[in-house]
Order: sequence, then C-alpha cells, then structure tokens
Amino acid sequence: MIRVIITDIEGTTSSISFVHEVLFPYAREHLAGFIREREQEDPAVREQLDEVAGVSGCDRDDVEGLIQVLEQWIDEDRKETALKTLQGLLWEQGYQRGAFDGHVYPDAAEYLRFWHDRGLRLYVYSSGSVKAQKLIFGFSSEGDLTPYFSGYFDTNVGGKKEPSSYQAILGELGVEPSTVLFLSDVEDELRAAESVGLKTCWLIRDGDLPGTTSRPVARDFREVDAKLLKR
Ligand SMILES: CSCCC(=O)C(=O)COP(=O)(O)O
Ligand SMILES: [Mg+2]
Repeated sequence: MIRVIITDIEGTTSSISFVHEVLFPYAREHLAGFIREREQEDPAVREQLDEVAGVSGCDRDDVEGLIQVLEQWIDEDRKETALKTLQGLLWEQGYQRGAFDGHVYPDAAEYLRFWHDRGLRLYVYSSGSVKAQKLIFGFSSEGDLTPYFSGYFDTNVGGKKEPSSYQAILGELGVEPSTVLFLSDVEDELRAAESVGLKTCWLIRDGDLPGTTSRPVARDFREVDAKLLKR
C-alpha cells in the first residue's frame, strides 16, 4: 500500500512553460547584477561561486567569467547544484516583488491537499533547490501548498537519473520502497526510481501517450489517484 508520495515539479505539478518561459528568463536577466552586487559580502553567493569555479575550471577571481558560465548553464538547462542554489535566491526576489506566482496545476493542488488529508506523507524531489521548491509551492497560483509537504529533496542527494539518489531518499525517510510512489514526467527518472523498488507513475500532461509502456501513465493527478491510490 502507498504511504508516501514523492513528486517532481517541472512537467508534473507545474508546467514546463512556466519554468522555461518565466523562471529561467527571470534568473538570466537578473543574475549578473545580483552577483556583482553580492559577490564580495554575501557568504551564500561566494560559496556558490567557489563551486562554479571548481566545476567549470574558470578562474575564481574572474567574476565576469563565472557569470558567463552561469548564463550558459541556464541556456543549456544544466542541473548544477550551484546554479540551482543561485536561481532560488533570484526567484525569491521575483516572488517577493510580485513579478510572478508559482504555477501549479489546479488538479495537482487539489490532490496534494486530498492525499495529505488522507494521511499520506508528501515529499518533493526536484532539480530546483529546496528554497526554490518552497517558493513555488508557497507563492503558488493555488495558494500556499507548503503545509501539505513533509519534506523536500534537491540535487544535494544526487541527480534525478541516478538510482543512488532514490536509495538515499529511502534511507532518510526510513520506509520500504514498495510503499513509495514517485511521480515524474521524465522516463529516465522513473527508471532510476523503479530500479531501487519504488512504484512510479509517468505524468504526460500534453502530447501523445506512448503506445506501450510497462508503467502507469496519467494525464493529471486525478488519474494518478484513480490508477494507483484507490483501495
Ligand atoms: C523549483 S521550480 C524550478 C525547477 C527547476 O529549476 C528545474 O530545473 C526543473 O527541475 P525538475 O526536477 O522539477 O524537473
Ligand atoms: Mg520534471
């Protein structure tokens, strides 16, 4: 029986277009000014720049070079933890200034609430930083959804296509894999989760459904509930 649900964000609770057409461009537009302003005195920014230099090989003292690396990573949708941490800090400003609300599909909000009220434990696992996850659900178009979540995981546990990341999450939660359902729109992430025993459901919100697939597929969270959570 499913007792825990772990959900992805982009393409699962929230639209891909919101992430790619609103969040990423906002971070790209404000990144350089934010770093130039804070790179001397903000320890959180300094720490991420250390990591960007380490990963990219760019000289740590070349702040403009590091900004260029980060801008390129945004354009390539790289899931680098340092970039994701900086994006979270930038988006915090955006949400607070009212530049956007976090997009969450109404069906996702409805069933997150319903599953929480039924006693299921809900978690997020996204490449977005934990800060960014709390922001999208805290400032969501469907209201503050953070009370429904018991915890958040980001790439600090590892990449989403790595089986070891799901093993690490299971270790932290202390639950049997067969009691956990992972929701995502990316097949490689579902495969990694399945390889350590998690149940999965493939969210395909738009476009054609696959002809044959070994796993349950759902258009929205109502279908997830109907296919996997009805007893
Ligand atoms: C927390 S919203 C921004 C999501 C993000 O930065 C991203 O790269 C999408 O990752 P996901 O694992 O949710 O597909
Ligand atoms: Mg996704």
